[in-house]
Parts: sequence; C-alpha cells; structure tokens
Amino acid sequence: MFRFLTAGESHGPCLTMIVEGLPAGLPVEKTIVDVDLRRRQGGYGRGGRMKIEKDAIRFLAGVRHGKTLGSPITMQIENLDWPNWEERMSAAPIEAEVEEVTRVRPGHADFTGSIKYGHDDVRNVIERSSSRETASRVAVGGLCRQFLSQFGITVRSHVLSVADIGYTTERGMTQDAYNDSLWNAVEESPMRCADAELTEKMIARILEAKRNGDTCGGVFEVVAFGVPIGLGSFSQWDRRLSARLGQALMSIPSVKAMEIGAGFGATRVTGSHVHDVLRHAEDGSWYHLSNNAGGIEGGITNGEPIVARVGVKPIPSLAHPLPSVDLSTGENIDQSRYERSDVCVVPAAGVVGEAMMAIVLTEALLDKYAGDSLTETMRNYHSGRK
Ligand SMILES: Cc1cc2nc3c(=O)[nH]c(=O)nc-3n(C[C@H](O)[C@H](O)[C@H](O)COP(=O)(O)O)c2cc1C
Ligand SMILES: C=C(O[C@@H]1CC(C(=O)O)=C[C@@H](OP(=O)(O)O)[C@H]1O)C(=O)O
Repeated sequence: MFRFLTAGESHGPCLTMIVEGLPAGLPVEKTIVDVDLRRRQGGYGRGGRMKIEKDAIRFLAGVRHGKTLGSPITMQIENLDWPNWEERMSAAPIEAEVEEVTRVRPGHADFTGSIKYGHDDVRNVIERSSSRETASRVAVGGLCRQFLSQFGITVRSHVLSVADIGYTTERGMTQDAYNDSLWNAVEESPMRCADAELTEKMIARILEAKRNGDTCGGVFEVVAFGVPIGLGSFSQWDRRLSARLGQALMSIPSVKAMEIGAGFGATRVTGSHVHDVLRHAEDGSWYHLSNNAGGIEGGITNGEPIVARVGVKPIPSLAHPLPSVDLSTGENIDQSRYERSDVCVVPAAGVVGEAMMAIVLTEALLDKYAGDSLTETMRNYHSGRK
C-alpha cells in the first residue's frame, strides 16, 4: 500500500515526509524533486517569505545509490526562516515573554483552529494550517512523478484565470487541438499560462490587487498524459478515481472548487454534445473523438488525458485587513491582523495540484499493478496492458 505522512510547522526547523510503498529499485533524483519545489515557490503574487526560502530535499532514509530500497523513504526540507523564529518556536519552555496572536483573520484557520484545539495563542494554529505544508506534498509528488515517468505518465498544470481575467468552461475543441493549444509555451511563461497576452493581463490584475492591499484567487488546470486504461473502480464509492482526485485536489488550502473534464460546462448542454465518441484504431488501440469526460468514465481511466480544473479562493491575509474579533477579549474590532503574505497563489497551487494528481495516480497504479520491486511492477504493467 502506498501512503505518506508529513510533519512540520511553518516556522519550525524543517518539514519532514515519510513515504511508504514505492517499489524497490526505482531510480530517484533529488534534483527532479527540487525543480518542482522551486516551481512551487515561484509565479507572480508570492510574498517576502519566498525570498528567504530555497526549498530543497535531503534524503534521510529509504534511498541508496540513487535507487529506492523498498523501505520507508524519509525526506526533509529545511526552513531557512527558522533562525528568525528559533526562540518564538522553541520546543522547550522559554523565559522570555512571546507576544500572542489573538486577532483572527477571516478566511484562514485562525478562528476555527483556535476554538477546536483550545489555543489562546493563534500562532499555535497558524504554524500548521499555513500552506508551508504544501512544500512537503510537492516533494512527495516529485517522487511519484519519477515513478509515473517509468510508465510514460506525465502531469502538468497551467493557470487558466486570475480573479476575473481568463477562463472559459466550454472549450469545444478536439483533444488534439486542445493539447496543442494548451502546452505551447506553457513551460516558458512564469505564470504557466498558455496565452502570453492573457498572462500579461493576469499579472496586471495581481499587481492591482497588491496596490489595493487586497488578494486574488483564480483557476488552474492540471492534466495527466499517458495514463493507461483501467485505473480506479466503480465498485465502491471511495475507489472511484474521480472521487480520489476530488479529495486530493480539494485538500489544497484555499481550493474551493474542482471539476473534471467539461465539468460544470457539461451541465449546460445536452448529452449529444457531451459524451465522447469511442473509436478503435487499426493498430488495435482505443481513442475518443473528444475528452469531455476528462479521461475518467465510471470512476475508471479511459486512456485519454485526465483533466481537472481547480478553483482557488483569494488568500485571507489582506494588507488592508477586514473587521474581525479579538479572541482574548471577545471584542469586535475594525481590523484583523496582517502579517507578511502572498497576494496570489494560483500558479503555486497549480504545482501542488500536479503533486496531488501524481500521488493519486501512483496510488491507483500500484493498486492495479502492485509489485515490491520496479521490475515486478513493470512486468505486471506490461502483461496487463497486453
Ligand atoms: C501555496 C500557497 C500559499 C499560500 N500563502 C498564503 C499567504 O501567504 N497568506 C494567507 O493568508 N494565505 C495563504 N494561503 C492560503 C491559506 O493557507 C488558506 O487560505 C487557509 O488554509 C484557509 O483556506 P481553507 O479554508 O481552504 O483551508 C496559501 C495557500 C497556498 C496553496
Ligand atoms: C511559507 C510558505 O507560504 C506561506 C503560506 C502562508 C499561509 O498562511 O498559508 C503564509 C505565508 O507565510 P509567512 O507567514 O511565513 O510569510 C506564506 O509565505 C510556502 O508556500 O512555502
């Protein structure tokens, strides 16, 4: 069984991940994981913290001479901001008085987390509810990406919209035209949006929000190519691949919506405009004339690219804060607290989305093809495909 756990406070010494279930003998490169970590740190709209951090993993267990051992893999990402927080975040009791955070930010976990865990100091909530944690997921996703590449599967994302700029739900294109239009120049663009003109408008929108002391959300799309037919199942609700992707993508902090394939677009037209016509090619392969299903029918992959669009809300820390409550006094206040913050995290969330999709596909591929060593998984995969 593939599974992973992560630990680490945003301003603690490090983030730690334990990954179990990847087969032995899988070649893994730290540099491939680090590239994803760097991509997550980038994109327009990131704040001061990202100038401090230079995320990179260190393997502590489970990898030897560049290959997995089949034992649990432990990775660590150092928090370079830690020296600035060492006293405030000390595990041992300290003499000095540390100022408590008591004014909660609407939209963050400050209020719900403080009530739930009984914390007087909201800092105790912020530290783990912070999306610093998503760096850990990207590291795990970076391993999964390397596993999936053995089977010719790639996962990529791009930005579809920022606030009210961009995004159409109805594409009305064949899969080939869609793929071509989508991935041209995506790699080169810092926003990872396929359309250069739109990218400029999105950047301008982010800068406008920043000038106004505000934040903005948007939509990213994540796509997996090369996925074989037959991952996931309809036999139980929680085995549907669409459901598993829903949980994985909705677990990204600030994500408030997710659609697969034509998604909400499919609800506005009749069935004859939605369902993807199946064809059988002369070489024996299967293909569809369109991909409104987003690569999943009946909870099972159908061999087309898996396409998910994900809606991200504007992040909660506003430079011009909203009214709120001071939890220490119960007093209604004019302004909640502001601390150093991002303005827009849609491109970064897209990279986290790639990681979550890679994780779900790794889990589903191992469910179907299993194997304690890569050789065994490969053998199962190739005989299964035949
Ligand atoms: C990569 C990333 C970076 C984020 N950075 C910030 C930030 O700087 N300030 C902030 O208030 N929220 C930030 N967020 C969002 C909060 O973590 C998130 O809004 C919070 O967990 C509450 O959202 P929820 O209701 O979806 O859990 C970020 C989210 C992501 C994915
Ligand atoms: C640290 C990261 O994102 C952080 C997520 C975050 C939040 O509230 O979610 C708040 C900010 O942290 P800080 O208060 O230290 O500036 C972001 O920088 C990261 O993405 O690695």
